[in-house]
Amino acid sequence: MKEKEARIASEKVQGLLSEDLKKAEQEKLAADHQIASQKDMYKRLQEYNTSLQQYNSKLQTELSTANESLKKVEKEKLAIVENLSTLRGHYNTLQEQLTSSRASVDEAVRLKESLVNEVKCLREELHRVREDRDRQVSEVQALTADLLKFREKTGKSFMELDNLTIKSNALQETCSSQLEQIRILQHQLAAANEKLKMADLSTIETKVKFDEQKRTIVELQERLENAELQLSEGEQLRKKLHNTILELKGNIRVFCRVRPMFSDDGSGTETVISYPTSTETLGRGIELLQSGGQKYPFTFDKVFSHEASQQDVFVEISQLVQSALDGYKVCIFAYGQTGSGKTYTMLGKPDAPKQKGLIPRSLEQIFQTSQVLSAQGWKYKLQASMLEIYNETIRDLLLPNRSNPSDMTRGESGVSGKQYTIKHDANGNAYVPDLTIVDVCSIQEITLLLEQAAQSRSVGKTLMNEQSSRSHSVFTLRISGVNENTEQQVQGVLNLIDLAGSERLSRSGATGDRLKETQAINKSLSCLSDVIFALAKREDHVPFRNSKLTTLLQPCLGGDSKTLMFVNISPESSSVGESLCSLRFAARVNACEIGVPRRHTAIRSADSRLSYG
Ligand SMILES: Nc1ncnc2c1ncn2[C@@H]1O[C@H](COP(=O)(O)OP(=O)(O)OP(=O)(O)O)[C@@H](O)[C@H]1O
Repeated sequence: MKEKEARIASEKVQGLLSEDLKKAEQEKLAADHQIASQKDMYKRLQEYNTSLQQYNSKLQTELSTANESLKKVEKEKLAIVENLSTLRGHYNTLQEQLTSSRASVDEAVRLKESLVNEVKCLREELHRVREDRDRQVSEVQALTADLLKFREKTGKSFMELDNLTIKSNALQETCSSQLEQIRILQHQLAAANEKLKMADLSTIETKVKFDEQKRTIVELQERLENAELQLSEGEQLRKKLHNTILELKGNIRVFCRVRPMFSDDGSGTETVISYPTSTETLGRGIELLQSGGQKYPFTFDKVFSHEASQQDVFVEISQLVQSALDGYKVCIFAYGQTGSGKTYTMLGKPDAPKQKGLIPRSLEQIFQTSQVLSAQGWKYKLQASMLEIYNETIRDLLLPNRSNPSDMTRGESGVSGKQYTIKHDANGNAYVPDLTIVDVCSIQEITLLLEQAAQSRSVGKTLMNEQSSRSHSVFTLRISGVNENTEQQVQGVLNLIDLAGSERLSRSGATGDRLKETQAINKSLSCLSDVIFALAKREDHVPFRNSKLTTLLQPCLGGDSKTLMFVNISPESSSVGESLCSLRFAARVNACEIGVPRRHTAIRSADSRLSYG
C-alpha cells in the first residue's frame, strides 16, 4: 500500500517537474526570440549609426572643403590686394613723373617761345641796322660825288673841302661800327637759332617720353581695373562660400550696424567704438572701449560703421531676400537699444531714395526679380500683412480705417476691439487668424501699405528718442510661385521685424503708461533672450510660448529658416553699458544653431492664411 502511495507521489512529482520543464523551455524559447529580435534591432541601430556617421563625415568633408576654398580665396584676395597696392604705388609714381614731364614740356615750350621772340627782335634790329648802313653808304657816296663835282667845277676853299672830308670820314666810321654791330647781331642770331634747334629737339624728346608714359599709364589703368575686377569677383566668391559655410552650420547670422553721432547726442561724444583693421576681422570686427580703458572685442558676420549707407547695408542682405523668392523662409530682425537706428535700418524713410530702409528695398527687389523671372515662366503671388505687439497685445497695422493711435489712448486690444491670438497650423507654423492680408501687385501698393502701417504704429517720445517705437512690428510677405513651364511650385516667406528698443527704466525717463510699455518691452525682450540662451545651450525645452514675440518667432528661431539679426548700436559713450549688453546678446545669437535651411517646393493646399514660417 505504502509502495503504491509512494509511486503515485513520485508520478505526481515527475508530472509537476515535466510541466515546470515545459514551462522553462517555453520561457527559454520566448527569451531566445526576444534576444534575436533585440540583436536584429541592435544591428539595425548599428546600420543607422553607420549611415549617420557617413552623413556626418560627408557634411564635415563639405565643410572642410568649403573652409579650404574660403582660405584659398582669402589668400588670393590678400595677394591681389598686395598686387593692387604695388600697382597703385607704381601708378602714383608714374602720375608724378607725368606731372613733372608736363611741367618740363611747358617750360620748354615757354623757352622756345621766348627764343623765337628774341630771334624775331634780332632780325628786326638787323634789318633796321642794314637799312641804316645802306642809307649812310649811299649818303657817303653822294657826298663823295658832290665833293668831286665841287672840286672840278667850283674850286671852293680848302676849308670847306676839309669839312666835307671830315664829315665823310665820320660817316665812314659810323658805317664800319654799324657793320661791326651787324656782325655781332648775326652772331647772336646764329646762337639763338642753335638754341632754338636744341629746344625743338628737347621738346620732341620730352613729347616722346610723355607719350610713352601716357601709354604706360593706360596699361597700368587696365591692369588696375583687371585687378579690381578680380578682387571683387574673389570677394563675391568669398561671400558665397562664407554663406554656404554658415548655411551648413545652420547658425543665425548677425550683422552689426553703428549709427552716426548726432549733434544732439549731448554728453559723451568721445569715441568709444573702433573697428580692427587686421585681415581676418576686416569689416567684421568691432571694439567697444569702456571709460576704465577696458576693450571689448566682438566679431560678427558683418559690421557696418556709421559711414555705411542704406544701399551698402541692403547689398549685403539682397541674396537673403532673393532666397525668399527661391522658396526659403527668411527672417530678418533688428535688435538694439532705443534710438540706435533699428527703424531707420528696417524701414528708413521710404519716400527718400537714399534713406529707404531694408523693407522697401527688399520689396522693390522682389518685384523686379519676379518680373525678370516671368520670362522663364514663373508667376508669383505676393501677400502682405503687418502687425505690432504692443503691451503683449497684437494689433493689425493694415486694418482699413484704423485711426492714428500715436496718442496712445486706445484700449489694450487696439481700436477695432478685436482680440488677436496666435495659432499653429498642421506644420507647426504660427499664424494670426483674422489678420488683414493684402494681395500686392505693385511697389506703389506696398509703399501705400507701409505708409499706412507707419502711421498706425505705436510711437512715443522718450528721453532717448524723439520718435521711439513702443512696439515690435512684424512685416510678413508670403511668396507663392508657380512655373508654368516646369509645374514647379515654391512657397517662400519673408519676415522683417523691427523690435521695440531695449532701454533701462532709469535712462528712459518713463512714467505712467510709458513705464508700463517699457516694462512690457523689456519683459518680451527678456523672453527672447531666454529662448536664445536655451537654443544656444541646446536645452530640451525652449520657452517659445512665454511671450507673443517668441511664439511668433518660433519658426524662424527653432526651425529651418534663414535668420539674420541686426544688432544696432548707438555710438555715444553714455550708451556704452547698453551697447555692451546688446553686443553680448548678439554674440550669443550668433552662436545659436537653428538647423539647416530648407527650400519649400512642395505643392501646398490652397490656404489663404498667412503664416510666419
Ligand atoms: N544710419 C543712420 N543714418 C542716419 N540717421 C540715422 C541712422 N540710424 C538712425 N538714424 C536716426 O536716428 C534716430 C533714431 O533712430 P531710430 O528711430 O531708427 O531708432 P530705433 O532704434 O528704432 O529707436 P526705438 O527703439 O526707440 O524705436 C532717427 O532720427 C533716425 O533717422
